[in-house]
Amino acid sequence: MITAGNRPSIRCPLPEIDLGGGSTPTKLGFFKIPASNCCYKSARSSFSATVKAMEGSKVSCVDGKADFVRELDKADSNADDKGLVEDSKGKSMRQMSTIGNSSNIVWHKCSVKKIDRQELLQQKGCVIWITGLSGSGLCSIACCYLNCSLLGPKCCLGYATFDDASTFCCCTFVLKITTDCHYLKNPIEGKGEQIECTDSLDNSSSISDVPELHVLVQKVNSAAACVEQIGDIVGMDDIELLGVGFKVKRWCFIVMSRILQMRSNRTLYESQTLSKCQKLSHCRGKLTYILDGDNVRHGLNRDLSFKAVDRAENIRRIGEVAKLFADAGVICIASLISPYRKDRDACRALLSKGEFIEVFMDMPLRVCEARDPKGLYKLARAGKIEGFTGIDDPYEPPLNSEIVLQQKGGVCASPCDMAETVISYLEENGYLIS
Ligand SMILES: Nc1ncnc2c1ncn2[C@@H]1O[C@H](COP(=O)(O)OS(=O)(=O)O)[C@@H](OP(=O)(O)O)[C@H]1O
Ligand SMILES: Nc1ncnc2c1ncn2[C@@H]1O[C@H](COP(=O)(O)OP(=O)(O)O)[C@@H](O)[C@H]1O
Repeated sequence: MITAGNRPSIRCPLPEIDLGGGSTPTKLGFFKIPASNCCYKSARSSFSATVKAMEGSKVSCVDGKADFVRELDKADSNADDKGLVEDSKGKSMRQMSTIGNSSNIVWHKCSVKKIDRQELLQQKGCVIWITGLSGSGLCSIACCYLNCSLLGPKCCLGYATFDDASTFCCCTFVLKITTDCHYLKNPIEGKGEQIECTDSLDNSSSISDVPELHVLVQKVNSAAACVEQIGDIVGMDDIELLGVGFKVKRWCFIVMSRILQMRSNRTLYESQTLSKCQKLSHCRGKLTYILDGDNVRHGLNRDLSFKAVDRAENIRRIGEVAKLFADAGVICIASLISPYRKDRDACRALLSKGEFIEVFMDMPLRVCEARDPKGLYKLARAGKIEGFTGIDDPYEPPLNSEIVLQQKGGVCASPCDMAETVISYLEENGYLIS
Protein backbone atom coordinates (compact mmCIF):
# COMPACT_ATOMS: atom_id res chain seq x y z
CA MET A 1 0.00 0.00 0.00
CA ILE A 2 1.30 3.45 -0.82
CA THR A 3 0.69 6.13 1.76
CA ALA A 4 1.47 9.83 1.72
CA GLY A 5 5.01 10.57 2.74
CA ASN A 6 6.01 7.01 2.09
CA ARG A 7 6.38 7.08 -1.63
CA PRO A 8 8.59 4.33 -2.93
CA SER A 9 11.24 5.27 -5.35
CA ILE A 10 10.10 4.12 -8.76
CA ARG A 11 12.59 3.12 -11.36
CA CYS A 12 11.59 2.58 -14.89
CA PRO A 13 13.31 2.70 -18.22
CA LEU A 14 12.66 5.96 -19.96
CA PRO A 15 13.11 6.53 -23.62
CA GLU A 16 16.24 8.41 -24.47
CA ILE A 17 15.46 12.09 -24.13
CA ASP A 18 18.06 14.62 -25.01
CA LEU A 19 17.83 17.17 -22.25
CA GLY A 20 20.64 19.19 -23.58
CA GLY A 21 22.79 18.44 -20.52
CA GLY A 22 23.93 15.03 -21.69
CA SER A 23 22.25 13.08 -18.86
CA THR A 24 19.45 10.53 -19.07
CA PRO A 25 17.23 10.39 -16.02
CA THR A 26 16.63 6.99 -14.50
CA LYS A 27 14.46 8.09 -11.62
CA LEU A 28 10.92 9.37 -12.07
CA GLY A 29 10.69 12.91 -10.84
CA PHE A 30 10.74 16.46 -12.01
CA PHE A 31 13.35 17.56 -14.41
CA LYS A 32 13.91 20.74 -16.25
CA ILE A 33 13.57 20.81 -19.96
CA PRO A 34 15.49 23.71 -21.46
CA ALA A 35 13.12 26.37 -22.68
CA SER A 36 14.74 26.28 -26.08
CA ASN A 37 13.34 22.75 -26.53
CA CYS A 38 9.75 23.89 -26.09
CA CYS A 39 7.54 25.26 -28.81
CA TYR A 40 5.72 26.91 -25.88
CA LYS A 41 8.58 29.32 -25.70
CA SER A 42 8.16 30.51 -29.24
CA ALA A 43 4.49 31.23 -28.62
CA ARG A 44 5.42 33.05 -25.44
CA SER A 45 8.14 35.11 -26.96
CA SER A 46 5.94 36.11 -29.81
CA PHE A 47 3.37 37.62 -27.49
CA SER A 48 5.33 38.88 -24.51
CA ALA A 49 6.48 42.47 -24.71
CA THR A 50 5.48 42.80 -28.33
CA VAL A 51 2.07 44.28 -27.74
CA LYS A 52 1.75 48.00 -27.82
CA ALA A 53 -1.22 49.31 -25.86
CA MET A 54 -3.06 52.28 -27.24
CA GLU A 55 -3.94 55.43 -25.37
CA GLY A 56 -7.03 55.15 -23.27
CA SER A 57 -6.44 51.44 -22.81
CA LYS A 58 -8.20 49.95 -19.84
CA VAL A 59 -5.99 46.89 -19.92
CA SER A 60 -3.80 46.56 -16.83
CA CYS A 61 -0.10 45.96 -17.39
CA VAL A 62 2.48 44.27 -15.16
CA ASP A 63 6.11 44.01 -16.24
CA GLY A 64 5.14 45.49 -19.57
CA LYS A 65 2.61 42.71 -20.20
CA ALA A 66 -1.13 43.15 -20.29
CA ASP A 67 -3.27 40.63 -18.40
CA PHE A 68 -4.79 39.25 -21.53
CA VAL A 69 -1.35 38.97 -23.10
CA ARG A 70 -0.23 36.78 -20.24
CA GLU A 71 -3.35 34.71 -20.80
CA LEU A 72 -2.31 34.38 -24.39
CA ASP A 73 1.10 33.20 -23.26
CA LYS A 74 -0.68 30.00 -22.36
CA ALA A 75 -2.14 29.60 -25.77
CA ASP A 76 -0.53 27.54 -28.42
CA SER A 77 -0.32 30.18 -31.02
CA ASN A 78 2.34 31.29 -33.41
CA ALA A 79 2.90 34.85 -34.39
CA ASP A 80 2.60 35.80 -38.00
CA ASP A 81 3.03 39.04 -39.79
CA LYS A 82 -0.51 40.24 -39.36
CA GLY A 83 -0.69 43.37 -37.26
CA LEU A 84 3.05 43.54 -36.62
CA VAL A 85 4.69 46.94 -36.69
CA GLU A 86 8.22 47.97 -35.84
CA ASP A 87 9.16 50.20 -32.91
CA SER A 88 11.84 52.92 -33.07
CA LYS A 89 14.56 50.27 -32.53
CA GLY A 90 13.26 48.17 -35.39
CA LYS A 91 11.83 45.58 -33.00
CA SER A 92 8.65 43.83 -34.03
CA MET A 93 5.58 44.92 -32.14
CA ARG A 94 2.05 43.67 -32.38
CA GLN A 95 -0.36 46.51 -33.11
CA MET A 96 -3.40 46.80 -30.93
CA SER A 97 -6.58 47.95 -32.55
CA THR A 98 -9.86 49.46 -31.60
CA ILE A 99 -12.72 47.94 -33.55
CA GLY A 100 -16.22 49.14 -32.84
CA ASN A 101 -16.54 49.30 -29.08
CA SER A 102 -13.62 46.95 -28.44
CA SER A 103 -10.34 48.63 -27.60
CA ASN A 104 -6.83 47.20 -27.42
CA ILE A 105 -7.50 44.03 -29.29
CA VAL A 106 -5.03 42.18 -31.46
CA TRP A 107 -5.47 39.61 -34.21
CA HIS A 108 -4.27 36.14 -33.28
CA LYS A 109 -3.52 33.53 -35.84
CA CYS A 110 -2.83 29.88 -35.37
CA SER A 111 -0.21 27.79 -37.08
CA VAL A 112 -2.94 25.44 -38.32
CA LYS A 113 -4.14 27.25 -41.37
CA LYS A 114 -7.29 27.18 -43.43
CA ILE A 115 -5.50 25.19 -46.09
CA ASP A 116 -4.74 22.47 -43.52
CA ARG A 117 -8.42 22.19 -42.67
CA GLN A 118 -9.31 22.06 -46.34
CA GLU A 119 -6.91 19.23 -46.85
CA LEU A 120 -8.32 17.38 -43.88
CA LEU A 121 -11.91 17.76 -45.04
CA GLN A 122 -11.18 17.45 -48.75
CA GLN A 123 -13.32 20.46 -49.48
CA LYS A 124 -12.95 24.20 -49.60
CA GLY A 125 -14.96 26.26 -47.18
CA CYS A 126 -17.22 28.85 -48.76
CA VAL A 127 -20.49 30.66 -48.23
CA ILE A 128 -23.50 29.98 -50.39
CA TRP A 129 -25.71 32.98 -49.76
CA ILE A 130 -29.28 32.29 -50.84
CA THR A 131 -31.40 35.42 -51.08
CA GLY A 132 -34.99 35.97 -52.15
CA LEU A 133 -38.49 36.68 -50.97
CA SER A 134 -40.14 34.79 -48.16
CA GLY A 135 -41.71 31.69 -49.71
CA SER A 136 -39.31 31.68 -52.68
CA GLY A 137 -37.84 28.39 -51.49
CA LEU A 138 -34.79 29.58 -49.53
CA CYS A 139 -35.17 26.91 -46.90
CA SER A 140 -36.16 24.12 -49.32
CA ILE A 141 -33.16 24.50 -51.59
CA ALA A 142 -30.79 24.79 -48.62
CA CYS A 143 -32.15 21.53 -47.18
CA CYS A 144 -31.95 19.76 -50.54
CA TYR A 145 -28.38 20.86 -50.93
CA LEU A 146 -27.59 19.63 -47.45
CA ASN A 147 -29.08 16.22 -48.17
CA CYS A 148 -27.04 15.90 -51.34
CA SER A 149 -23.83 17.05 -49.77
CA LEU A 150 -24.03 14.64 -46.87
CA LEU A 151 -24.38 11.56 -48.99
CA GLY A 152 -21.70 9.00 -48.70
CA PRO A 153 -19.95 6.49 -46.56
CA LYS A 154 -20.69 8.40 -43.42
CA CYS A 155 -24.38 7.80 -44.00
CA CYS A 156 -24.41 4.14 -44.86
CA LEU A 157 -22.36 1.07 -44.27
CA GLY A 158 -21.57 -1.08 -47.25
CA TYR A 159 -22.77 0.33 -50.50
CA ALA A 160 -21.98 0.46 -54.15
CA THR A 161 -20.20 3.72 -54.55
CA PHE A 162 -20.79 6.18 -57.30
CA ASP A 163 -17.10 6.11 -58.00
CA ASP A 164 -17.28 2.40 -58.64
CA ALA A 165 -20.27 3.01 -60.81
CA SER A 166 -18.54 5.61 -62.87
CA THR A 167 -15.39 3.62 -63.41
CA PHE A 168 -16.49 0.11 -64.13
CA CYS A 169 -20.20 -0.24 -63.60
CA CYS A 170 -23.30 0.90 -65.28
CA CYS A 171 -25.90 2.24 -62.91
CA THR A 172 -29.33 0.91 -63.40
CA PHE A 173 -31.18 2.62 -60.63
CA VAL A 174 -30.66 5.15 -57.95
CA LEU A 175 -32.46 4.47 -54.73
CA LYS A 176 -32.82 7.26 -52.31
CA ILE A 177 -33.55 5.93 -48.86
CA THR A 178 -34.31 7.81 -45.71
CA THR A 179 -35.11 6.62 -42.25
CA ASP A 180 -38.70 7.63 -42.66
CA CYS A 181 -39.42 6.60 -46.20
CA HIS A 182 -37.98 4.78 -49.14
CA TYR A 183 -37.97 6.76 -52.29
CA LEU A 184 -37.41 4.98 -55.49
CA LYS A 185 -36.51 7.13 -58.39
CA ASN A 186 -36.28 6.15 -61.98
CA PRO A 187 -33.57 8.44 -63.25
CA ILE A 188 -34.69 8.16 -66.83
CA GLU A 189 -38.14 9.53 -66.40
CA GLY A 190 -37.53 11.37 -63.17
CA LYS A 191 -40.55 9.65 -61.68
CA GLY A 192 -40.49 8.72 -58.07
CA GLU A 193 -42.38 6.38 -55.88
CA GLN A 194 -42.82 6.53 -52.13
CA ILE A 195 -42.59 3.23 -50.35
CA GLU A 196 -43.88 2.55 -46.85
CA CYS A 197 -41.28 2.52 -44.15
CA THR A 198 -40.67 0.70 -40.92
CA ASP A 199 -37.94 1.10 -38.36
CA SER A 200 -36.24 -2.10 -39.35
CA LEU A 201 -33.78 -0.33 -41.61
CA ASP A 202 -32.34 1.47 -38.64
CA ASN A 203 -31.82 -1.67 -36.64
CA SER A 204 -30.52 -3.95 -39.35
CA SER A 205 -27.00 -4.33 -40.45
CA SER A 206 -27.66 -6.79 -43.21
CA ILE A 207 -29.74 -6.32 -46.30
CA SER A 208 -31.39 -9.72 -45.95
CA ASP A 209 -32.88 -8.59 -42.61
CA VAL A 210 -34.91 -5.92 -44.32
CA PRO A 211 -38.12 -7.24 -45.82
CA GLU A 212 -39.01 -3.85 -47.20
CA LEU A 213 -35.94 -3.91 -49.32
CA HIS A 214 -37.09 -7.09 -50.98
CA VAL A 215 -40.31 -5.30 -51.84
CA LEU A 216 -38.26 -2.40 -53.08
CA VAL A 217 -36.18 -4.63 -55.30
CA GLN A 218 -39.31 -6.11 -56.82
CA LYS A 219 -40.46 -2.61 -57.61
CA VAL A 220 -37.12 -1.79 -59.14
CA ASN A 221 -37.40 -4.87 -61.26
CA SER A 222 -40.88 -4.18 -62.48
CA ALA A 223 -39.87 -0.64 -63.37
CA ALA A 224 -36.68 -1.92 -64.99
CA ALA A 225 -38.66 -4.34 -67.08
CA CYS A 226 -40.42 -1.38 -68.70
CA VAL A 227 -37.20 0.14 -69.93
CA GLU A 228 -35.64 -1.82 -72.71
CA GLN A 229 -32.14 -0.41 -72.55
CA ILE A 230 -31.59 -1.44 -68.98
CA GLY A 231 -31.28 -5.05 -69.97
CA ASP A 232 -30.59 -7.29 -67.04
CA ILE A 233 -32.90 -7.16 -64.15
CA VAL A 234 -31.55 -6.09 -60.80
CA GLY A 235 -31.94 -8.73 -58.13
CA MET A 236 -31.08 -9.25 -54.52
CA ASP A 237 -28.02 -11.17 -55.58
CA ASP A 238 -26.65 -8.17 -57.35
CA ILE A 239 -27.06 -6.11 -54.29
CA GLU A 240 -25.45 -8.62 -52.00
CA LEU A 241 -22.69 -9.16 -54.50
CA LEU A 242 -21.91 -5.50 -54.32
CA GLY A 243 -22.13 -5.40 -50.57
CA VAL A 244 -25.19 -3.28 -50.29
CA GLY A 245 -25.97 -3.99 -46.68
CA PHE A 246 -26.58 -0.91 -44.68
CA LYS A 247 -27.56 1.02 -41.71
CA VAL A 248 -29.16 4.21 -42.85
CA LYS A 249 -28.92 7.24 -40.69
CA ARG A 250 -30.06 10.15 -42.76
CA TRP A 251 -30.22 10.19 -46.50
CA CYS A 252 -28.51 7.66 -48.58
CA PHE A 253 -28.24 7.08 -52.27
CA ILE A 254 -27.54 3.57 -53.32
CA VAL A 255 -26.65 2.71 -56.84
CA MET A 256 -27.68 -0.71 -57.84
CA SER A 257 -25.15 -1.42 -60.45
CA ARG A 258 -24.08 -4.23 -62.69
CA ILE A 259 -20.53 -4.66 -63.76
CA LEU A 260 -20.50 -4.02 -67.45
CA GLN A 261 -16.82 -3.96 -68.23
CA MET A 262 -17.36 -5.81 -71.48
CA ARG A 263 -20.01 -3.51 -72.77
CA SER A 264 -18.69 -0.90 -75.15
CA ASN A 265 -21.71 0.81 -76.66
CA ARG A 266 -23.34 2.60 -73.82
CA THR A 267 -26.83 3.80 -74.44
CA LEU A 268 -27.84 7.38 -74.02
CA TYR A 269 -29.67 6.40 -70.88
CA GLU A 270 -26.59 4.89 -69.36
CA SER A 271 -24.41 7.89 -70.04
CA GLN A 272 -27.04 10.25 -68.68
CA THR A 273 -27.30 8.20 -65.55
CA LEU A 274 -23.57 8.02 -65.21
CA SER A 275 -23.10 11.72 -65.47
CA LYS A 276 -25.79 12.28 -62.88
CA CYS A 277 -24.18 9.78 -60.57
CA GLN A 278 -20.77 11.27 -61.09
CA LYS A 279 -22.13 14.62 -60.13
CA LEU A 280 -23.61 13.20 -56.96
CA SER A 281 -20.46 11.31 -56.15
CA HIS A 282 -18.49 14.50 -56.18
CA CYS A 283 -20.58 16.18 -53.61
CA ARG A 284 -21.21 13.36 -51.22
CA GLY A 285 -19.60 13.32 -47.84
CA LYS A 286 -19.09 17.07 -47.80
CA LEU A 287 -19.60 18.92 -44.57
CA THR A 288 -22.26 21.57 -44.91
CA TYR A 289 -24.09 23.73 -42.41
CA ILE A 290 -27.17 25.89 -42.89
CA LEU A 291 -27.61 29.26 -41.28
CA ASP A 292 -31.29 29.89 -41.86
CA GLY A 293 -32.64 33.37 -41.18
CA ASP A 294 -35.63 32.06 -39.20
CA ASN A 295 -33.51 29.68 -37.14
CA VAL A 296 -30.81 32.19 -36.29
CA ARG A 297 -33.51 34.59 -35.16
CA HIS A 298 -34.45 31.97 -32.54
CA GLY A 299 -31.11 32.42 -30.80
CA LEU A 300 -28.18 34.59 -31.78
CA ASN A 301 -30.41 37.20 -33.41
CA ARG A 302 -33.45 37.01 -31.16
CA ASP A 303 -32.96 40.66 -30.20
CA LEU A 304 -33.54 41.84 -33.76
CA SER A 305 -36.75 43.02 -35.41
CA PHE A 306 -37.58 43.37 -39.11
CA LYS A 307 -36.80 47.11 -39.22
CA ALA A 308 -34.17 47.97 -41.83
CA VAL A 309 -31.49 48.63 -39.22
CA ASP A 310 -32.12 45.30 -37.51
CA ARG A 311 -32.23 43.39 -40.78
CA ALA A 312 -28.84 44.90 -41.58
CA GLU A 313 -27.50 43.70 -38.22
CA ASN A 314 -29.10 40.28 -38.79
CA ILE A 315 -27.27 39.97 -42.08
CA ARG A 316 -24.02 41.32 -40.71
CA ARG A 317 -23.96 38.79 -37.88
CA ILE A 318 -24.89 35.89 -40.12
CA GLY A 319 -22.22 37.03 -42.58
CA GLU A 320 -19.60 36.99 -39.82
CA VAL A 321 -20.68 33.58 -38.55
CA ALA A 322 -20.75 32.21 -42.11
CA LYS A 323 -17.23 33.50 -42.57
CA LEU A 324 -16.08 31.54 -39.52
CA PHE A 325 -17.72 28.40 -40.87
CA ALA A 326 -16.03 28.88 -44.23
CA ASP A 327 -12.74 29.41 -42.43
CA ALA A 328 -13.31 26.10 -40.66
CA GLY A 329 -13.56 24.50 -44.10
CA VAL A 330 -17.32 24.04 -44.00
CA ILE A 331 -19.60 24.80 -46.92
CA CYS A 332 -21.93 27.22 -45.19
CA ILE A 333 -25.35 27.93 -46.63
CA ALA A 334 -26.88 31.18 -45.45
CA SER A 335 -30.53 31.26 -46.46
CA LEU A 336 -32.24 34.46 -45.55
CA ILE A 337 -34.26 37.14 -47.29
CA SER A 338 -31.43 39.68 -46.94
CA PRO A 339 -33.38 42.29 -48.86
CA TYR A 340 -30.76 45.02 -49.06
CA ARG A 341 -28.00 44.86 -51.66
CA LYS A 342 -25.47 46.78 -49.59
CA ASP A 343 -25.84 44.38 -46.66
CA ARG A 344 -25.25 41.36 -48.89
CA ASP A 345 -22.33 43.07 -50.57
CA ALA A 346 -20.82 43.81 -47.16
CA CYS A 347 -20.93 40.08 -46.41
CA ARG A 348 -19.32 39.33 -49.75
CA ALA A 349 -16.54 41.75 -48.85
CA LEU A 350 -15.79 39.73 -45.69
CA LEU A 351 -14.68 36.75 -47.74
CA SER A 352 -11.91 36.12 -50.22
CA LYS A 353 -12.64 36.34 -53.91
CA GLY A 354 -14.80 33.48 -55.07
CA GLU A 355 -15.72 32.29 -51.60
CA PHE A 356 -19.05 34.08 -51.52
CA ILE A 357 -21.51 32.51 -53.89
CA GLU A 358 -24.71 34.49 -54.16
CA VAL A 359 -27.74 32.51 -55.22
CA PHE A 360 -30.78 34.57 -56.19
CA MET A 361 -34.10 32.78 -55.81
CA ASP A 362 -35.77 34.80 -58.51
CA MET A 363 -39.36 33.82 -57.77
CA PRO A 364 -42.12 36.25 -58.69
CA LEU A 365 -43.95 37.74 -55.73
CA ARG A 366 -47.22 36.23 -56.93
CA VAL A 367 -45.72 32.73 -56.74
CA CYS A 368 -44.37 33.29 -53.23
CA GLU A 369 -47.64 34.83 -52.16
CA ALA A 370 -49.64 31.96 -53.59
CA ARG A 371 -47.48 29.49 -51.61
CA ASP A 372 -47.70 31.55 -48.41
CA PRO A 373 -46.78 28.56 -46.21
CA LYS A 374 -47.04 30.55 -42.99
CA GLY A 375 -50.00 32.75 -43.98
CA LEU A 376 -47.84 35.84 -43.45
CA TYR A 377 -48.50 37.36 -46.89
CA LYS A 378 -52.20 37.19 -46.14
CA LEU A 379 -51.70 38.96 -42.83
CA ALA A 380 -49.45 41.54 -44.48
CA ARG A 381 -52.06 42.23 -47.19
CA ALA A 382 -54.64 42.63 -44.47
CA GLY A 383 -52.39 45.19 -42.81
CA LYS A 384 -51.87 42.98 -39.77
CA ILE A 385 -48.10 42.79 -40.29
CA GLU A 386 -46.16 45.92 -41.10
CA GLY A 387 -43.00 46.09 -43.16
CA PHE A 388 -43.34 42.70 -44.83
CA THR A 389 -40.79 42.19 -47.60
CA GLY A 390 -42.36 42.42 -51.03
CA ILE A 391 -45.59 43.94 -49.71
CA ASP A 392 -44.72 47.15 -47.92
CA ASP A 393 -40.98 46.68 -47.52
CA PRO A 394 -38.42 46.61 -50.32
CA TYR A 395 -36.47 43.74 -51.83
CA GLU A 396 -33.45 44.73 -53.90
CA PRO A 397 -32.56 41.89 -56.28
CA PRO A 398 -28.88 41.12 -56.80
CA LEU A 399 -27.32 42.63 -59.92
CA ASN A 400 -24.46 40.18 -60.36
CA SER A 401 -25.21 37.05 -58.41
CA GLU A 402 -23.22 33.94 -59.25
CA ILE A 403 -26.37 31.87 -59.70
CA VAL A 404 -29.93 32.86 -60.56
CA LEU A 405 -32.63 30.24 -60.03
CA GLN A 406 -35.91 31.03 -61.72
CA GLN A 407 -38.92 29.52 -63.36
CA LYS A 408 -38.75 28.50 -66.97
CA GLY A 409 -41.90 28.94 -69.01
CA GLY A 410 -43.87 29.37 -65.81
CA VAL A 411 -42.60 26.04 -64.45
CA CYS A 412 -40.48 25.88 -61.35
CA ALA A 413 -37.77 23.23 -61.11
CA SER A 414 -37.82 21.06 -58.01
CA PRO A 415 -35.73 22.18 -55.03
CA CYS A 416 -33.46 19.16 -55.63
CA ASP A 417 -32.84 20.11 -59.23
CA MET A 418 -32.11 23.64 -58.10
CA ALA A 419 -29.70 22.29 -55.50
CA GLU A 420 -27.96 20.37 -58.24
CA THR A 421 -27.37 23.62 -60.12
CA VAL A 422 -25.57 24.90 -57.06
CA ILE A 423 -23.61 21.65 -56.73
CA SER A 424 -22.53 21.89 -60.37
CA TYR A 425 -21.30 25.41 -59.75
CA LEU A 426 -19.25 24.31 -56.74
CA GLU A 427 -17.90 21.40 -58.68
CA GLU A 428 -16.88 23.54 -61.64
CA ASN A 429 -15.21 26.03 -59.34
CA GLY A 430 -13.18 23.53 -57.37
CA TYR A 431 -15.01 23.64 -54.05
CA LEU A 432 -15.66 19.91 -53.93
CA ILE A 433 -12.30 18.26 -53.95
CA SER A 434 -12.87 14.64 -54.85
N1 LIG B 1 -41.83 41.76 -41.75
C1 LIG B 1 -41.29 40.65 -42.24
N2 LIG B 1 -40.66 40.69 -43.44
C2 LIG B 1 -40.12 39.58 -43.95
N3 LIG B 1 -40.14 38.37 -43.34
C3 LIG B 1 -40.77 38.28 -42.15
C4 LIG B 1 -41.35 39.41 -41.55
N4 LIG B 1 -41.89 38.99 -40.37
C5 LIG B 1 -41.65 37.69 -40.24
N5 LIG B 1 -40.97 37.24 -41.30
C6 LIG B 1 -40.51 35.86 -41.46
O1 LIG B 1 -39.15 35.86 -41.08
C7 LIG B 1 -38.36 35.15 -42.02
C8 LIG B 1 -37.29 36.05 -42.62
O2 LIG B 1 -36.27 36.24 -41.75
P1 LIG B 1 -34.85 36.69 -42.30
O3 LIG B 1 -33.94 36.72 -41.12
O4 LIG B 1 -34.47 35.82 -43.44
O5 LIG B 1 -35.11 38.15 -42.85
S1 LIG B 1 -34.08 39.27 -43.20
O6 LIG B 1 -33.01 38.67 -43.99
O7 LIG B 1 -33.56 39.85 -41.97
O8 LIG B 1 -34.83 40.25 -43.99
C9 LIG B 1 -39.28 34.71 -43.13
O9 LIG B 1 -39.41 33.32 -43.00
P2 LIG B 1 -39.18 32.37 -44.27
O10 LIG B 1 -40.21 32.73 -45.24
O11 LIG B 1 -39.34 31.01 -43.71
O12 LIG B 1 -37.81 32.62 -44.77
C10 LIG B 1 -40.56 35.41 -42.90
O13 LIG B 1 -41.69 34.60 -43.07
N1 LIG C 1 -38.96 24.65 -56.23
C1 LIG C 1 -40.15 24.58 -55.64
N2 LIG C 1 -41.22 24.18 -56.33
C2 LIG C 1 -42.43 24.12 -55.75
N3 LIG C 1 -42.66 24.45 -54.44
C3 LIG C 1 -41.62 24.84 -53.72
C4 LIG C 1 -40.30 24.94 -54.26
N4 LIG C 1 -39.48 25.39 -53.31
C5 LIG C 1 -40.25 25.55 -52.21
N5 LIG C 1 -41.52 25.23 -52.45
C6 LIG C 1 -42.62 25.31 -51.49
O1 LIG C 1 -42.79 26.69 -51.18
C7 LIG C 1 -43.03 26.86 -49.80
C8 LIG C 1 -42.00 27.81 -49.21
O2 LIG C 1 -40.75 27.17 -49.27
P1 LIG C 1 -39.64 27.53 -48.24
O3 LIG C 1 -38.43 26.78 -48.64
O4 LIG C 1 -40.13 27.36 -46.84
O5 LIG C 1 -39.43 29.07 -48.57
P2 LIG C 1 -38.70 30.22 -47.75
O6 LIG C 1 -37.68 29.61 -46.86
O7 LIG C 1 -38.12 31.05 -48.84
O8 LIG C 1 -39.79 30.92 -47.02
C9 LIG C 1 -43.04 25.49 -49.17
O9 LIG C 1 -44.37 25.07 -49.04
C10 LIG C 1 -42.29 24.64 -50.18
O10 LIG C 1 -42.74 23.31 -50.16
